Amino acid sequence: MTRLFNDPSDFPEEARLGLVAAHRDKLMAVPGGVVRSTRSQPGSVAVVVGGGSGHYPTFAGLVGQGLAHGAVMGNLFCSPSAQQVYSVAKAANNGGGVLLSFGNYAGDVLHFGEARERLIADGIPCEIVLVTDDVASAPLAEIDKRRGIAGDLTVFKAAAAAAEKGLSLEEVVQVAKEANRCTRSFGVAFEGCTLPGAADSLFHVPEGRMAIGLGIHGEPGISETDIPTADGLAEILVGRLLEEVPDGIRLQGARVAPILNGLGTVKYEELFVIYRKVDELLQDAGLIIVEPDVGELVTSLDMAGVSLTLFWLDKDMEPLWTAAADAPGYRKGSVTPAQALDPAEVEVVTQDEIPEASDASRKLACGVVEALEVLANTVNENCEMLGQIDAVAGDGDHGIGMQRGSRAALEAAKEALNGGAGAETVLQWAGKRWSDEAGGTSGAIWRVILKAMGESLGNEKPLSGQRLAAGVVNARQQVMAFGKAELGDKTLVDVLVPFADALAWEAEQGQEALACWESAARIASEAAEATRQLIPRVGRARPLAEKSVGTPDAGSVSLALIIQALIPVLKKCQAN
Ligand SMILES: Nc1ncnc2c1ncn2[C@@H]1O[C@H](COP(=O)(O)OP(=O)(O)O)[C@@H](O)[C@H]1O
Ligand SMILES: O=C(COP(=O)(O)O)[C@@H](O)CO
Repeated sequence: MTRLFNDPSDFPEEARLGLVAAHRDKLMAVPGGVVRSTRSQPGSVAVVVGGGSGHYPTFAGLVGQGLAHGAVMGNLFCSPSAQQVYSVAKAANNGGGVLLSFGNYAGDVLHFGEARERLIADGIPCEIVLVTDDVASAPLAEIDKRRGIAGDLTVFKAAAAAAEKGLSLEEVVQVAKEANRCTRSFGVAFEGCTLPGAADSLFHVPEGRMAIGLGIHGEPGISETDIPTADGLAEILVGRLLEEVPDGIRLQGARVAPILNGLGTVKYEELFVIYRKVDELLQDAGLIIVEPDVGELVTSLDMAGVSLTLFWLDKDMEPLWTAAADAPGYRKGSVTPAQALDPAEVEVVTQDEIPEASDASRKLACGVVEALEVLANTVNENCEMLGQIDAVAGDGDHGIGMQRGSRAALEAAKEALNGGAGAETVLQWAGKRWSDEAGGTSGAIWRVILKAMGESLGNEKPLSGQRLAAGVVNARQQVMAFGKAELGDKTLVDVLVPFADALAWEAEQGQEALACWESAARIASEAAEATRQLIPRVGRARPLAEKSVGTPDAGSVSLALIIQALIPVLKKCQAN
């Protein structure tokens, strides 16, 4: 149970500020996360890591000399936004390019990917290396689909040590990829974690049982067994990881760094009891153990669980693993203290200006704000139900994420409207703020939807059925190009495509905006219902595909509800 908080929605931000207050010699708060408060070598590569909050010391506790230069901090268990990534990367940049590294979750991939494009457009070389160490999240043949768990540490550590040595961005990327290739993890849990203010855990494991191979956000495990003894658990963990030794490694005499990680409420003494046996088993297998770590390195709030990571070392990788580091949540050897950085030297990203708009578009912008208000209310009313649907095979945060995002979007839209913005700008601001505040896959996708709608409505023209349909068609194209999901993958694309087609067809028949929308909305609701039978092929639900059959896709349901709820707003716009 997470017991101590103020307003639960302020929890991640207050934790970030407290962390910085406790470690001012190492960390500085910047919009979107933290960066080192010490000077780095000019011209060196900046290693920027990140993801959802709730995993301390990953990610922000791994910022410091010999480790990351910056960490982007999303909401609890939710990817940060592209804007946050961009902001932290700009602040962390030392002039040698930026490596973005994170744990291969759908929202992270979208947001970090978009930020990379923005950094490159600004002339900052930027590359991405995903961490994919969790052997339970996909078979070896689909290694690229695996998620990142405690292996984050080995990849970040190796990349950062390489950057510290002055290697080029290309070389640091090679090191990070090789570290990821040589890192494998496997985890178990005895009980789920509780988000601050939530009445219950994200998931439960039956008394006396242990879930095997589950994720670090409450994603259900792949199997269950009775809780073994500590030695029995060591055998399970070591046994699974020795089944999958990376190519090119001969067990006898191989060098390996084990990390026995506590996920939140397993005591250090329990970890040491397990580690005693892990150490024995690895030595029995002929391995040479190099600087092991036992402790909490990637947690999941108060989840009761343990994971074992093996980082297979060669002569090039070992010095990167053993190199000194000094971060709030990880220390090794002794670093030469670096000079403190003057906050004035750190680049801070500022807000956009509002472009000119016609009177007609400003009037339409009022309608857009009303629509966003209805959208936010609809999400609010259905928040719990959306969370329950998402919890069947995902992480249960779809309702909360949509709620946070749609509220923030409404605030931004009002600000833009008060500043004299037209429909396009209002939608653009709303989408950006949605993504910034909510992060997650849905945050990234809804930013694209609102931006695309805005592009078609523009800042000059009044509403028409054709422009509205063009906006939805544009949204469909951009969402598919951005998220790469196809029809049938069990995402909101399964609603957006038939809805856009129906709307475009109605508009071609010369129908008014409202009539078009009303009949296309029925098709959207049917399409959302039809996702029940689909097997997810992308996103958080993918590793648990079978569990998802029979339950509709959360993002499709929320989209269809929103489409329905907007009918009265269009009625009003048309009457005016
Ligand atoms: N590649 C994608 N393209 C479009 N929509 C997607 C994609 N991946 C997932 N989604 C949608 O996002 C929804 C989940 O959003 P969210 O709860 O924010 O996810 P997460 O917590 O995994 O980041 C899914 O139900 C699905 O409709
Ligand atoms: O949970 C994370 C992000 O999840 P998304 O599904 O991408 O929102 C990850 O950053 C680790 O917390």
